[in-house]
Amino acid sequence: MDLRLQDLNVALDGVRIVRDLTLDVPSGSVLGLLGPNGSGKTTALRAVYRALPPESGAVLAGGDDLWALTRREAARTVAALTQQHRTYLDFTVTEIVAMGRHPHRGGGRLSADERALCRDAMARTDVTHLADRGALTLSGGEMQRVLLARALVQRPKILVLDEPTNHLDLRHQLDLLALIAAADITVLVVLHDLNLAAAVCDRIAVLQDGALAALGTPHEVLTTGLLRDVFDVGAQVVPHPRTGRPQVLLELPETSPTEGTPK
Ligand SMILES: Nc1ncnc2c1ncn2[C@@H]1O[C@H](COP(=O)(O)OP(=O)(O)OP(=O)(O)O)[C@@H](O)[C@H]1O
Repeated sequence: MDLRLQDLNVALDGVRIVRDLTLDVPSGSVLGLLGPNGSGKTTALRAVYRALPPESGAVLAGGDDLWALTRREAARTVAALTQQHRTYLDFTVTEIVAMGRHPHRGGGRLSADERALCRDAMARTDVTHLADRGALTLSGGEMQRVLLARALVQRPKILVLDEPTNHLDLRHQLDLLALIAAADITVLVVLHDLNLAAAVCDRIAVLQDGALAALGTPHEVLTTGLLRDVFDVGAQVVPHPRTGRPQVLLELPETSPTEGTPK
């Protein structure tokens, strides 16, 4: 299902944070949302997963206004993996993952198919061994993977992820990105790691001060000029020797000989 952000404006306490943002995410593709701290990435995402209503404009899922759907319809359409983890108290991992089925059920016990779906999602996110552990005993990265499993069993048409690789070690970062790239799902993902974004995203959008600064393929967007102008960093961009995707080689800011010397 395709996702469209159309002339989206989002405000916080009367301050417009996201400005006139139009983005198309074709069905089954991965769009990466990048930008410096405070550029409005999380705020834009919150309008997509219905945590923050737009001031104006629309979020369209398969052409339907997401904000006009019932809560249950919306939860069957969009799942989110966010930075604000609700407190899961001492639910077990198995129970948290099963919560992903709530939008599809009237209540009662999970069916055999749903239990198999949960087991599969837990295997794919490498949390099977944590099944009986309480949420409060998990590390940040383990919790992140549990919440991804929960989002997967929700079987959404659209998956929205806010810095999903936070807390994850390298192996699990790559596993997570491979998983979302392979899933037959429309993905909008906020990432800070430019090289991971280049590796996994079909297209990249860059926000600056709440507005769209660039949009295109990783090749089109990740240029030395954009990294200088938007991110204020010096960098070389080279093709990955195997995939040809752009890789960003950052340059440390130059310091004078005395700067940076411990006193
Ligand atoms: N209640 C508020 N009133 C005014 N401005 C706010 C409010 N809450 C947040 N902001 C500001 O909105 C801007 C956008 O925040 P947002 O979290 O969307 O940025 P972000 O691009 O996700 O940043 P980061 O990369 O740091 O996660 C920030 O400058 C933030 O300080």
